[in-house]
Formats: sequence, C-alpha cells, structure tokens
Amino acid sequence: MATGRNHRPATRSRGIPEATVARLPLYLRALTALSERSVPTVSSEELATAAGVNSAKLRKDFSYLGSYGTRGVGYDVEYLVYQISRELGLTQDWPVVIVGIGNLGAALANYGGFASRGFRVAALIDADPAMTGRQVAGMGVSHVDDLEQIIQANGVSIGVITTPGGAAQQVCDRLVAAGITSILNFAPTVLSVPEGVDVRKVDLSIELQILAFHEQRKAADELAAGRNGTPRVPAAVERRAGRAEDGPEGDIPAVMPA
Ligand SMILES: NC(=O)c1ccc[n+]([C@@H]2O[C@H](COP(=O)([O-])OP(=O)(O)OC[C@H]3O[C@@H](n4cnc5c(N)ncnc54)[C@H](O)[C@@H]3O)[C@@H](O)[C@H]2O)c1
Repeated sequence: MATGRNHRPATRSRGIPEATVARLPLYLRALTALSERSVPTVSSEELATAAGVNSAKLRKDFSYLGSYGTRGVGYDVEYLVYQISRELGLTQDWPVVIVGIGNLGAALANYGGFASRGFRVAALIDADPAMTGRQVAGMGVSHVDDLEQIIQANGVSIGVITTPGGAAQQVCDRLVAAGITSILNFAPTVLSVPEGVDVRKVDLSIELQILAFHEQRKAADELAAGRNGTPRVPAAVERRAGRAEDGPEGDIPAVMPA
C-alpha cells in the first residue's frame, strides 16, 4: 500500500531486486498466517495465491534467498518465515519514533501490530506543549524540543511522520540531522532527503483512487459485455459529477499532491 521514493539503486548490494524486497513482506504475512495454523509446508502455488502474487515470480523471488523448496513437498513454512525475517532485518528490534501525535499518530501508536513484527515504538513526539506528558498507548508524549536527544538515547533509525504537511519537511530535516536514515511519511508532502536516507510514503487516498479506477473499468467492461440493458454510470462518477455542479471545492483532485 505504500508508494515511495527510494534513494537506493534498483538492486540491493546483495543482489536482491527492490521489487523482490517489496514482495517479501507479502510472503511473510501469508507465511505467518500459515505458521499460526501450524501448517508445516506450503506449495509455491498455494503461497502465491495467499500472497496475491504470481507463482513463477514467487519462485524467482525465493531463488534470490537461496530457497528452492522440495519437489512434491513445497517450502518449509517455519524456515521461510525465518529466512524472510532475517532478510528484512526483522530478527532484530527496531526502535521507532512517531512525530505528530494527533488522530493518525495516536492510532499508529495504539496499533499492536508493530511490536509483534519487531518495531518497538520508543517515543511519541509532538510540538504542542499541551500534549507533553499526556499518555497515549501507555506512553508519555515527549516535546519536539527533545527530539534529537530521544533519538540518540534510544538508537532510533526509523522515524514516522504524522504531522500536518506544512511541518513535515522541517521534522524530516531534524530527524535526519539526528541520525535517522529511514522515514515513513504519512504527511501529504514530498520530502527531500540526502543520499542514503530511505523514504516510504503512505497515502491512503492514492490507494482509493486506484480502486476507483478499477471500479470504473469494471463498470465499463460490464457495459461493453452488454449484460446491462441500460448504461450504468458508476455511483462514484455520478457523485463526482453532482459535486462538480455544486462547485470545484467539493471535487476530489485527480492527482493528490504527494
Ligand atoms: N497518508 C495517509 O493516508 C493519511 C491519512 C490520514 C492523515 N494523513 C496525514 O497525516 C497527518 C496527520 O493527520 P491527523 O489527522 O493525525 O492530524 P492532527 O492535526 O490530528 O495531528 C497532527 C499533530 O501533529 C502535531 N504537530 C504539528 N506540527 C508539528 C511539529 N513541527 N513537530 C511535531 N508535531 C507537530 C500537532 O500538534 C498534532 O498533534 C496529516 O498530514 C494528514 O494529512 C495521511
């Protein structure tokens, strides 16, 4: 679901293409579900279906890990979980800071899935003095004045930005100056960072726009197949057209500012 700019070359130094790296979390999620059900082995076809990936691509991806499976048996689930976790660096604990503890920052802080995947929320940071010391997800919120000290004291290398767009670049600059080399950005801002800093951008509205595109295509296909007597205009298109008549302020921009 993340769209991102990556400042690394398309192939990592150990020869694993970035596209493969981007699919490893999908395999890991499917494998973790199998592991929780105590499933010992899985075929490439089953795993590919569970991960939503083509099975030939999956086999190619696993060949980069040196994992080829056993003919007629498939892949050992536990071993693959270990291999992928190791490849993704998840066998170690990653302290994370979240900057901007409003609606989204607090929701992320309360999300239990980070800790179970090896990401420990080390600190919650906000610029609003009224937030300082307030308990969110069982942690006291720290003031942004202490950002550098917190990052250094906790050896943090991943920062999550959930501030308003206008504050994001400044927060990013401070995170980078304090030693952060990976940033997950939720703010609607394109961040500029020096070489060697990775930025992943999450934008749920882009995901919704992609779904809207597919919805529109499905409706058009339905129409072309002649299954419908009357031309069907997708509900979303109808609503947008209605809003456009009311004035441009209600309309959704075709491209979200990144
Ligand atoms: N990517 C997505 O899909 C997605 C979804 C929802 C919201 N967002 C974005 O996430 C951001 C947060 O949204 P929200 O609804 O939680 O907003 P919010 O107003 O509830 O929270 C923002 C918080 O950031 C703090 N803040 C402001 N400037 C700061 C600074 N310089 N340093 C530290 N903290 C600072 C504020 O005090 C506030 O607590 C917005 O940029 C919003 O557009 C993105």
